Amino acid sequence: MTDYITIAIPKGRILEDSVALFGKIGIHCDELLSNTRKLIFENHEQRMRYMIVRATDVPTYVEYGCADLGIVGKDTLMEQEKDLYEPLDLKFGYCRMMVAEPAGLALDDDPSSWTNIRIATKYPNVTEKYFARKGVQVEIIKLYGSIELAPLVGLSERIVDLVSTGETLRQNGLVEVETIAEITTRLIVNRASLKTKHPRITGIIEGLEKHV
Ligand SMILES: Nc1ncnc2c1ncn2[C@@H]1O[C@H](COP(=O)(O)OP(=O)(O)OP(=O)(O)O)[C@@H](O)[C@H]1O
Ligand SMILES: O=P(O)(O)OC[C@H]1O[C@H](OP(=O)(O)OP(=O)(O)O)[C@H](O)[C@@H]1O
Repeated sequence: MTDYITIAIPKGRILEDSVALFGKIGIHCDELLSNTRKLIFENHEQRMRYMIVRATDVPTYVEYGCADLGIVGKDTLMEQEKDLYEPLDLKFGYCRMMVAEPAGLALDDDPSSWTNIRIATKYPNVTEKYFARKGVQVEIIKLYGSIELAPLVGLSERIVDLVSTGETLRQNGLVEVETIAEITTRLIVNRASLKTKHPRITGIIEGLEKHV
């Protein structure tokens, strides 16, 4: 088993694109798309294993070496700041990490005049660093989902969250006021695996590079 390559792939939004991309280099893991409760799959001929994990857990499995490779959003990497090798931008899963607030508040709000604000977010570390660099004091309220609700019920005036179509903001009367980062999906690699399984891992990286 030690010569197997294990890939941690997140369930959710970026699963289909991940499976399609690996398919292009002959790594077929379509069974991850089947509606099963199974969490680990093996392809003995190709000496590959696939683990299906939560998006936010991918860096942890790769950091500890349970997976050699992982697929994960840049947002998650920015938030967790783990010691991982990040060789490739896979370009799919595009979205933006934004500061947003109610449209009414935005009418005569000037972000450059903020000194002390309250933000609800799934990304407390990124938020903290972003506002520290700007010299703005920020009180952060950590939430796990439906972030757009926070300003509607007075939990916070503003939020930091991901935006792709903008539909969730629109339907909740919020507008984007600042962009923190452009987000895409990344390939990450365990640093020890890169050395011990170097030929196979570089083969995969070089193969994927031709298709992104
Ligand atoms: N509109 C979007 N909202 C959230 N994530 C998006 C969006 N568009 C692209 N993404 C990317 O998809 C990744 C996975 O998102 P997904 O919603 O599947 O998982 P999650 O709910 O954030 O993670 P978890 O299940 O661990 O809480 C995100 O980390 C981000 O990089
Ligand atoms: O710009 P849009 O296309 O509307 O996408 C943005 C929304 O999608 C994500 O939420 P998700 O669906 O993951 O649910 P969650 O709020 O429970 O995290 C994100 O947190 C936004 O709420």
